[in-house]
Amino acid sequence: MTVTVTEETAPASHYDRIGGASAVKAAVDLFYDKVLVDPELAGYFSDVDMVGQRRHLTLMLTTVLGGPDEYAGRGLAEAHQPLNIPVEHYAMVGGHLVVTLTELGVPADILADVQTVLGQVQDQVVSRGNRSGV
Ligand code: HEM
Repeated sequence: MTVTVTEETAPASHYDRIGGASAVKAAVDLFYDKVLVDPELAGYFSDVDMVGQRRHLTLMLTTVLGGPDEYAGRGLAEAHQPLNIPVEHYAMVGGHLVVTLTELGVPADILADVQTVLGQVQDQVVSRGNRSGV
């Protein structure tokens, strides 16, 4: 028997399960309101234009949800090491993301995977000089 992988049989990515691009856009709006009004975090984005800010949050969400990898810009380390981000600020952004997704009713298994990805990319984003134990 030949098994054909179709949209029905292929496991849906988290990105698809939460509703794809339109759901990510809704999540970005909510996430934006949290990150950019957080006095500890807003400063990172003060010199970044509005379009750049939304683009950042969309890329971040798409990455952690395993969405389509259409990004062809700078690598995560290259983009973030000059920003000197301490681990505490990384954790705060991750916290805002998890709260955003929880408020939008994203299922627990997806949230668990989001937290795994946040752990995996942390070393690229957090400043090499700010890592505990390094
Ligand atoms: C999972 C974690 C993260 C991912 C996947 C991510 C993704 C990205 C990407 C792909 C870029 C490059 C954009 C470009 O070159 O055009 C970028 C830039 C940037 N990131 Fe992140 N980021 C993460 C965490 C953070 C955190 C924790 C902060 C601040 C506390 C931050 C602040 C910035 C800023 C200020 C820029 C430059 C913005 C711009 O030029 O658009 N990022 N990020």
